[in-house]
Amino acid sequence: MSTIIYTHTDEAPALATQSFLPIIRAFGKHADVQFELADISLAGRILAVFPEFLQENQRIPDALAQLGEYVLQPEANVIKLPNISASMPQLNAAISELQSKGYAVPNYPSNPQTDEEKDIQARYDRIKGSAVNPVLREGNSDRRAPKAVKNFAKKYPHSMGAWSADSKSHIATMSSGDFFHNEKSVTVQEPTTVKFVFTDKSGKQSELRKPLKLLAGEIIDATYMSKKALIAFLQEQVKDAKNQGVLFSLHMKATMMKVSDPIIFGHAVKVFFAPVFEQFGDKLAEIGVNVNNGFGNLLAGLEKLDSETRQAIEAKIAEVYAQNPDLAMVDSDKGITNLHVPSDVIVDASMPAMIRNSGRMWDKNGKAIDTKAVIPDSSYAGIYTATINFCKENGAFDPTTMGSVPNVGLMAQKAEEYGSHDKTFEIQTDGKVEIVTENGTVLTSHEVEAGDIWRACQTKDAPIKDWVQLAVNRARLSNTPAIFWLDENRAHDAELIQKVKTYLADLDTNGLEISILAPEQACSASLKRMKDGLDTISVTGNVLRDYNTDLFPILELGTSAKMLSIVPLMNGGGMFETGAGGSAPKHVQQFNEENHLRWDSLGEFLALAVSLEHLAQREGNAKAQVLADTLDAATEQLLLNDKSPKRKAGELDNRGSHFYIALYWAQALAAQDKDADLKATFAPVAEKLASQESEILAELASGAGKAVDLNGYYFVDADKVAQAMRPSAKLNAVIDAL
Ligand SMILES: NC(=O)C1=CN([C@@H]2O[C@H](COP(=O)(O)OP(=O)(O)OC[C@H]3O[C@@H](n4cnc5c(N)ncnc54)[C@H](OP(=O)(O)O)[C@@H]3O)[C@@H](O)[C@H]2O)C=CC1
Ligand SMILES: O=C(O)CCC(=O)C(=O)O
Ligand SMILES: [Mg+2]
Repeated sequence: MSTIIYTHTDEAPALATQSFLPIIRAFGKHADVQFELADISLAGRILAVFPEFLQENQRIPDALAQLGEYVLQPEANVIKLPNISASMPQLNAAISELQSKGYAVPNYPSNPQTDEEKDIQARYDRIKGSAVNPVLREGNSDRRAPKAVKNFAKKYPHSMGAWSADSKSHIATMSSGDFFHNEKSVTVQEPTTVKFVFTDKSGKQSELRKPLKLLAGEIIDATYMSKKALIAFLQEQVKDAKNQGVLFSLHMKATMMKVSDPIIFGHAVKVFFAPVFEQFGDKLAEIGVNVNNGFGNLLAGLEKLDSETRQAIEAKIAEVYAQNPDLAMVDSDKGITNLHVPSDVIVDASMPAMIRNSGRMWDKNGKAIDTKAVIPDSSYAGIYTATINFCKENGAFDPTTMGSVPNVGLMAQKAEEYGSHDKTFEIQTDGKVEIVTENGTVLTSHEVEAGDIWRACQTKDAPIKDWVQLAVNRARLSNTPAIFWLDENRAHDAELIQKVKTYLADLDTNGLEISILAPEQACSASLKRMKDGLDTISVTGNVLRDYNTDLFPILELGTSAKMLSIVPLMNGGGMFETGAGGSAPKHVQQFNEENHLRWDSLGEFLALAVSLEHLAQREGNAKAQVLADTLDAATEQLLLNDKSPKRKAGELDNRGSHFYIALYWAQALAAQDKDADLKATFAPVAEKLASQESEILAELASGAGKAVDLNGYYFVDADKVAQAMRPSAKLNAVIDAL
């Protein structure tokens, strides 16, 4: 038996897994392939790291730690579904839910005093935010829309909001004092250990963290966001949004940049609601309000106050709402704004959604309105400026004719900013931060002020070399021009460009079109080609990997869930991510309310096929190759027949699409002649599924429209989910008999 690890995650993908996994286990068995489930859900990760708080029978192994080791092995083969990268409000909600179910995990200590509390906080901080992907991503990223998917989008285009030249929507970003403008970068030639030294105004020195080992050839950067510059910028933007009559909308990545971005988010809340904090700041501090966790944290805190104070604060909030520009809303029916919870509006998915919607976000009445999208740091904001300007000039893109922008992204070994939260600090007093080698050489030095956010960021040499190779391979295999999105005027990129040039010179690039352009220019060039129906590979660092693999797929395909997302692991294994998006909380809400799961598992189908193919090639398993090929054929069939989930209850949903993939897969296995055993096994399966199609669909849809109780959100009742996700006795009978 060969093994593929399938991940149990959260929210919509975790629900889908309960329907899909039994099917793939039944099919895989006949090619000697088994699927092992690894629990990396938020709740599972909490339980795994607090065994001493739990009863014996409640303890579970630390699957994430095990997978972190496993991905370094050449035999690794992992199918990774999206998981929750928890903001503080989500982490607290998951903790309460576990406690309410008799799991005595500790509370999150927001102000730890004892060593024990500090240890608990440190353990939770390792669970918080984007804590799974960086551990597993021991390779760079190859994300693209497979041909069948692209063809489907051309044939059945998704809706695209129109754009006009007089749209007032725009991006607001800083022109000085931010991470981009303050960056310094050095490549170390020899291995060294560096210290992070802070010197205050009296000359007293301390270290911001424990020393860090750097390898030969590693790039280390340092930069900071000036608090004063940030606040001045935010104040200006609030005023300007009001003057222009557009919505104020903040777009951050507080989940992945889990130290810097919640602080920036907090400043935005404090600036927007400044009169509230001026008058009641002390009272709010007394009750422990921390708006780095969003304005929702303040609202929840009000309950702790006497009714008179509470009413006074509420009146002040109402005044602010009346005076300020309107805020973009996450849920206008429930009054939830963009500033409520830092994980509700995540820049990678939210910006392209806004661009698809004619550059508009929703106001408090649920009306789509032109918007000021505030992205404080200017390192990457330019790509959205370029896209919005392009749409203003050229109108919306046309999915039936537009080309594609696949991505090759540098991300292995926590490359670039997405590995920097353990090196990010909110500075306590005015002074100087220096990165100093063991021989006393000062690599970078920054004068900082209290409240500034200073961060360092590492990028190792081996992943860079691997990334350049991957880019050349993809350019060659797909015969497509590739652009490295790097800015020679940015300190970090200038170091990276030198390496890219060196490694490109070592490779055969004969006949390939490879260029290097700053992100904004690279984006404009790619958009122009895309409009003309041409493809261009974007070769980017980690952050633009994240942004581009939502931006282009959402414009091209309507969602990034339909992407092939491969991580060729540097030690020879393979990780296959399912799509390029997240865990779709809105889909769970709909499922709970009306038993309809609109989650599209196309990403899972695509990932499974490449995972089986990888296994077939590594282990010489010819049957697995047949499974892979027939699954691809089935997926194409599914697209051609438009059997993907629809949006409304009563229509085909996730479970129905799983029925069709099983049917088409069995039919393709029955039709092939490479493997007689598989043909013989699956021919009757195909027949049984086809002959019972209407009864199975009726059973699957029998609960549509009614609420479903899964007894929880983060830690649902496994039996209830299994029942809800496998409601067709007829389908189950065929699958379970395999
Ligand atoms: N790889 C990973 O592990 C990732 C995890 N995340 C995490 O996911 C959570 C949600 O993130 P968010 O930014 O809201 O982005 P999501 O990608 O989860 O959702 C945005 C929207 O995209 C659409 N969508 C996404 N996936 C699918 C799918 N499979 N089928 C159909 N539609 C889909 C849905 O649109 P509609 O509602 O219109 O149907 C959805 O509401 C967060 O906790 C985040 O940290 C985010 C990105 C990657
Ligand atoms: O890890 C995360 O929080 C999100 C990952 C993500 O958005 C991506 O890889 O595209
Ligand atoms: Mg992303």
